[in-house]
Amino acid sequence: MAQPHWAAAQLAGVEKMTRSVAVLGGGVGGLAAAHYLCRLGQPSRVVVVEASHRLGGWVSSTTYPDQVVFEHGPRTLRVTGNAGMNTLALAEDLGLADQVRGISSSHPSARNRMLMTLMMQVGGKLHKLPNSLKALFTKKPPFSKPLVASAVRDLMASKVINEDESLFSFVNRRFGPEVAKYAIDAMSRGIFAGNARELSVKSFARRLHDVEQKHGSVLLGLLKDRKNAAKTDSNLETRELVKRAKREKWSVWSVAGGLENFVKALEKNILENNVDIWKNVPVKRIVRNGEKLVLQTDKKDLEVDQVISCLPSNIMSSVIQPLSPKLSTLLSSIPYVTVGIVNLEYPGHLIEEPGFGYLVPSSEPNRVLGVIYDTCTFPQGDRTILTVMMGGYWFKEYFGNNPSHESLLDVAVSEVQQSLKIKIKPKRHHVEILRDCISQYVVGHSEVVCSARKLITDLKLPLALVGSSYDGVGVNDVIMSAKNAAFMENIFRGNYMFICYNLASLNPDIVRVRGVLLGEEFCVCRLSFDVMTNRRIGCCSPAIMTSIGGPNCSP
Ligand SMILES: Cc1cc2nc3c(=O)[nH]c(=O)nc-3n(C[C@H](O)[C@H](O)[C@H](O)COP(=O)(O)OP(=O)(O)OC[C@H]3O[C@@H](n4cnc5c(N)ncnc54)[C@H](O)[C@@H]3O)c2cc1C
Ligand SMILES: C=Cc1c2[nH]c(c1C)Cc1[nH]c(c(CCC(=O)O)c1C)Cc1[nH]c(c(C)c1CCC(=O)O)Cc1[nH]c(c(C)c1C=C)C2
Repeated sequence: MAQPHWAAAQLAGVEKMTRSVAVLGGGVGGLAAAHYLCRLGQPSRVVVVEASHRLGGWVSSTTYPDQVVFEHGPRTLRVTGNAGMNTLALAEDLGLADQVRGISSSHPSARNRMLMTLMMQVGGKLHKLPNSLKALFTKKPPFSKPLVASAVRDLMASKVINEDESLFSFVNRRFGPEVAKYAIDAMSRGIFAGNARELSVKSFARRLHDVEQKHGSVLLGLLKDRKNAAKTDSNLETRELVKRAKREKWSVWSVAGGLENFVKALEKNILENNVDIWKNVPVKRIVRNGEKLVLQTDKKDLEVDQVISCLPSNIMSSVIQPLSPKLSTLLSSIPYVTVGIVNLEYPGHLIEEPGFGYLVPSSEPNRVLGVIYDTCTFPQGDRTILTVMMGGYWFKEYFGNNPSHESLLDVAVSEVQQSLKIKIKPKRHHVEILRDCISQYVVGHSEVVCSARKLITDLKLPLALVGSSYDGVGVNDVIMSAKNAAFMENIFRGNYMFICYNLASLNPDIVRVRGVLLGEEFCVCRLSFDVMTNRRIGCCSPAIMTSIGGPNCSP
């Protein structure tokens, strides 16, 4: 076997002492981190410290007395990829299998998702964007040519060498202005509530960026580079819920009664595992005491061996300021946007063309980012429930600093009047302003995250950065980053000698052997036994190390 690229972590004997770990923030990231800390090793003392009176962070559902559910944050989770399968496996572990509701890829809400755009300037109506091979060869508004022409353009366009660039500029160069202006612009709004002209292609679609750099063309590169695509974790593929999702061809899923039930199941699980949960306790500062960290709050201080921060980076920036002004500055450079959301309920079934909803490109004179047809995906009796999302990157420009809830409601109601021809008044509504709810992975984001983690390593801080500010804004990515951090904590507990190999110098077949860590699965990670040191050896890819801030972190 090739020589290790570097060797890290404790070579000392297995530590028997109970380590204490503080998890900052009780959003889905914090709760998942606490769950995996308990699950992956001998339990340490784990304390989750949450500022508000409730857990879940942006995962938030209201259930009315008549059992009608409004989702205020995330509502569907992706199935695909290791992160998608991992969340399904977690749902199964939490005993939620019977409550999981999958949406098959042939369902109208899967086929007609994000692909409806309201183009006032090109017809002023909803356009279903192509969702079949045949449709790719057909000219359909708002595009002036069949989309296949954009593929040809990619094959012809010359390569531009760069470290990173905006999503818009990348797609404009490779696939043409219409794909950038309509599809990518709208998708950036439907995931980041952000501006495609500022978001980073490397952070959002790293593989597309990498294959262009390597092969010159994106489509050709994807074809040639198939074997380097992320391998699915075969351990996860054996999980019952994952198998069901594959069998029934789910594209997304949720939990009966709302996604907040997922968070409630996590809370129950970690309480059963003796995790302490402190609510209504905002962490103010972190200071150092020898090798330990001390969390300072208005109520009490907490000294721990390890901190897993699942706070948004802008809040962590002020919490970490006394300990490292440099780290604080790096974290404060990650921008956030505010989204206004309005849930609307109408009697009867009012959607003529069912789908997931529609997005409005930024070229439209419209303050609305998009509208989700909630009850097309998950029906709730004889009613139509819609969620209108507005503002995002443009929130201040469109609404000022502090718009009234009534003004947001007016915008939402007139939007659905115009686009969906729903003329009646909503029977029930809910308005919320989600301040700084989505971090923006702007050009250079991956360098900022990598520098922050490198600084933590250099300063030898027992600290991990987890959550939607760093390695992906979706719930699946947040849960995966929590799992990786818990995995590292287990390693630092001294249970493993941990070696990260340089993938390039290893036979890929050896590297891709799936590892089993205390019965837990990790992609591109393996364990073996070192007869010299009588110790289990963990080995994982630089990609995992990057996401958890290992020394050879390379963005
Ligand atoms: C409108 C909207 C729609 C979305 N839709 C989807 C979707 O459909 N699918 C999907 O996968 N994802 C979606 N997301 C993204 C998803 O909601 C997030 O990725 C996820 O909820 C982030 O979880 P987190 O734990 O990282 O952070 P948060 O949810 O931000 O949790 C952080 C926690 O830290 C707490 N906290 C803050 N300050 C302190 C402090 N000083 N001390 C202690 N605690 C503190 C907060 O109260 C909060 O509970 C959506 C997000 C939004 C806003
Ligand atoms: C209009 C605003 C928004 C809508 N959803 C979000 C915003 C800001 C937030 C959001 N939506 C998704 C994610 C998770 C992404 C992930 O990595 O898993 C987040 C943070 C899911 C999502 N929504 C759309 C797409 C293409 C995706 C990702 C892939 C998937 O889940 O299949 C499209 C979309 N979002 C919104 C609408 C109205 C819409 C399309 C019609 C609302």
